[in-house]
Amino acid sequence: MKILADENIPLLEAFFGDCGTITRLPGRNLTREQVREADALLIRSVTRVDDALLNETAVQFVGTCTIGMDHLDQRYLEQRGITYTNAPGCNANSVVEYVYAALCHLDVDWRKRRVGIIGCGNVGGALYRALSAQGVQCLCYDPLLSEADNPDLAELEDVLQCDIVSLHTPLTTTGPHPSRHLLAKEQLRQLPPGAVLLNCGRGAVVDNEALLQVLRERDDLQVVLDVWEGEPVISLPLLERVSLASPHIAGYSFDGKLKGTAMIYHAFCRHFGLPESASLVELTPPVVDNQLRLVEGSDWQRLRALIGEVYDIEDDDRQLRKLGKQVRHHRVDLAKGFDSLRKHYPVRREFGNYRVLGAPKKGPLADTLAALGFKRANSID
Ligand SMILES: NC(=O)c1ccc[n+]([C@@H]2O[C@H](COP(=O)([O-])OP(=O)(O)OC[C@H]3O[C@@H](n4cnc5c(N)ncnc54)[C@H](O)[C@@H]3O)[C@@H](O)[C@H]2O)c1
Ligand SMILES: O=C(O)[C@H](O)[C@H](O)COP(=O)(O)O
Repeated sequence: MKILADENIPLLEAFFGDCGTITRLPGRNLTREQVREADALLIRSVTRVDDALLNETAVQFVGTCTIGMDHLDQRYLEQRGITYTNAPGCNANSVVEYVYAALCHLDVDWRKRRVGIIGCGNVGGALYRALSAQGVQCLCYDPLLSEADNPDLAELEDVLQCDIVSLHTPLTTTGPHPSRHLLAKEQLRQLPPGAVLLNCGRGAVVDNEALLQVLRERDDLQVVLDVWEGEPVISLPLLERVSLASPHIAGYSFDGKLKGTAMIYHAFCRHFGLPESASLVELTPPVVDNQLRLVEGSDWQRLRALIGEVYDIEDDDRQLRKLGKQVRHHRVDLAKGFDSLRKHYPVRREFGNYRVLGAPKKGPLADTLAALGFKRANSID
């Protein structure tokens, strides 16, 4: 069995080492020549999989260790009878934690605001449930869901009136509800004064040129962009205008990435009728220093400090802005720099790995910590 894999898939050898011969290559520019002999192609979101890549190749299985599938030409894969799969929900927690970290960084206490969620599947749904558990009022726009799935569904224009609006749709260009440029100038102008807009779905769901124009007109909006139109060549003028910027790493918790590899491993073994010998639980390293202590202060100060200790989102922003400056001074290539930040992203563990010393047993802060996934630590733990 010949396996061709993106070099950025973690634990490749540990999961697939017994299944065949693995060749690792950078995913962004894979060629048909490189793919020709492979039986299985294991990728991430940066490999476009279509006729140009797979025509006259031996590939019979394509697994993307990601949630998003917009880089797969699904109709072509179906026509060719090539099995393909993604890893639904693998990094949903990671994205939800990114949203909290971003709001903490902006000093926006979500517990006192109305939150609009656009796209309410694995990621948006997890955010919705966690916010609802904290008593936060949410409005959700998802034309593919019904009231039975989500009692807080609303029209897009109403959701855009929320104080915080978070985008979690896939990128689609066809079908009854294409999401490309779902937020164009008209929609962006509807955001209320002082609103916070976050995009952690796909860059092109927001018209980036329109967003730049709106940010030039209004200085009251706070925009958080993890995903950008045209990645890895992002708009540097837009980078300067947004309040928090990152290089498409919302889903890059270590736990989420490993889960993505494991889900594709299961699908791969099923497809080729192989026994499963590797286990995610056994391969996931524990967090060594997993006890955190709440600082003194208000609930909000304690929460911000705690989340900041686990996830330093300010550093993500700093690194991307540093890259922007280097590009402007012609010292670095933007696309290479963007991919390099992603390739060398530091290990970030999810909140559920941590125990909080001194956490209250009851009350609003206890509810929030539980909804975020933190565990309480007894002083004897
Ligand atoms: N930034 C990151 O690191 C990161 C990480 C994970 C996922 N993502 C992106 O987030 C997307 C969503 O992930 P998910 O796991 O929730 O996917 P999902 O398929 O579980 O849910 C997506 C939801 O969006 C809804 N939707 C589709 N078109 C819509 C439209 N036009 N308007 C409103 N809602 C629409 C669907 O009905 C569905 O409920 C992924 O497709 C991926 O592109 C980004
Ligand atoms: O769709 C996803 O799962 C995320 O966008 C994922 O984090 C993308 O990461 P990449 O495949 O580009 O490394």
